[in-house]
Amino acid sequence: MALSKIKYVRAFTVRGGGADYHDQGDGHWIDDHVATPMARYPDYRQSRQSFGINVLGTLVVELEAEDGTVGFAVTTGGEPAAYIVEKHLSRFLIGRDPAEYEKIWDQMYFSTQYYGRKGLVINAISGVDLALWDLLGKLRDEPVYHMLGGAVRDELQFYATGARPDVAKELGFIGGKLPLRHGPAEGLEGLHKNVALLADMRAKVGDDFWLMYDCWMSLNLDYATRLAIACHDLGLKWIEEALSPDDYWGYADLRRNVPRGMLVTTGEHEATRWGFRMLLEMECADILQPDIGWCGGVTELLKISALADARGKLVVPHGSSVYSYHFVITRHNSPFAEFLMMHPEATDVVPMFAPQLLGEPVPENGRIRASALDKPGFGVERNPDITLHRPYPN
Ligand SMILES: C[C@H](O)[C@H](O)CC(=O)C(=O)O
Ligand SMILES: [Mg+2]
Repeated sequence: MALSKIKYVRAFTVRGGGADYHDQGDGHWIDDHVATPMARYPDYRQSRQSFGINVLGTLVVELEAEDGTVGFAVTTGGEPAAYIVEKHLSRFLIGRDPAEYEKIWDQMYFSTQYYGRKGLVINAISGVDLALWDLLGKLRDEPVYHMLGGAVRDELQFYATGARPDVAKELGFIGGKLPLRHGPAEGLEGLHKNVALLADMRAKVGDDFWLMYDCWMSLNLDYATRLAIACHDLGLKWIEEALSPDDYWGYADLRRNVPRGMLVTTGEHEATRWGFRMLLEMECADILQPDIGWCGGVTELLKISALADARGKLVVPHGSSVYSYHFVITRHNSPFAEFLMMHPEATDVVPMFAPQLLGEPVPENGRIRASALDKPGFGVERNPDITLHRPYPN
């Protein structure tokens, strides 16, 4: 049965938190001397905003059907992604049935392949794909997780990413992922400080609580190996995104180098089934972490997840808020999810994409019930108090 066709495509930008979660005010833990590949330049070491981590802002994609139903999604991408959506991708959407998401994805990907494949263009495609699924759910009056096959468990369990795993433990999370603060440019002293911070957290949370380090692409193989070995006795569960996402060979070596039992994770800056196939075939990681707003959307994530499942690998999406919740609840090889603590001190639970969405569920005692997702589409609305900017009307 044909659904109401897409009549309007609109792409907006908005600043201040939300899907561009690095776009926070001064003093936020997420911008307080976090190790990055730019930290080799002292001028860009203290703050990620100093090198422009938040220049893009949030992209909001809105698709309105002939019957007035609106589906929408948010991701990172700002003005350049808005241009791509309005001026290029909209031709594959207007007049089309949203149930044709496979063909639409294919057309968006192959029509942009000559300047796309990864990064910003795939963010834009992901935003459109998520808005399509939201619209489809709203037209069918079904939550996205139903359309993905239904829940395989009753609730989602979360680990928390932020500066305070000790508080995360009190809040009921199953683990805490710390941002690594010092990279190779800060030498042995920085390495010792990284180990000391983990030791301090381990003393606070006890032996059984998961502790992980997110290295945000900032290390080299030698440093990552030494960090992993130094943190092994402190029970570091995984070392995340230690190397450049392009260094598949380095990840394969790192996996061989880390102490037995420690996991290597990566993938938040990887995209599409082809990028993840590379990570899988080169044995780069134990857990894949696609961001649903950056990897190609739900349509592509289904393929990535199936590839990973066939190889016995877990897929635990990076951040992604409701887009992750609706996916993770449907997959056996996604047994838990990430919750990014967007409170400035990481001492309280606030919605991951605050303040841009209304109705965004948050973990209580580290969990979200599947029933909290029982609303059409992704179950959230745009916050009408947030003013949007539409730079390139099609
Ligand atoms: C904390 C990390 O540096 C980054 O901001 C978020 C991230 O990579 C993650 O949540 O994973
Ligand atoms: Mg990460």
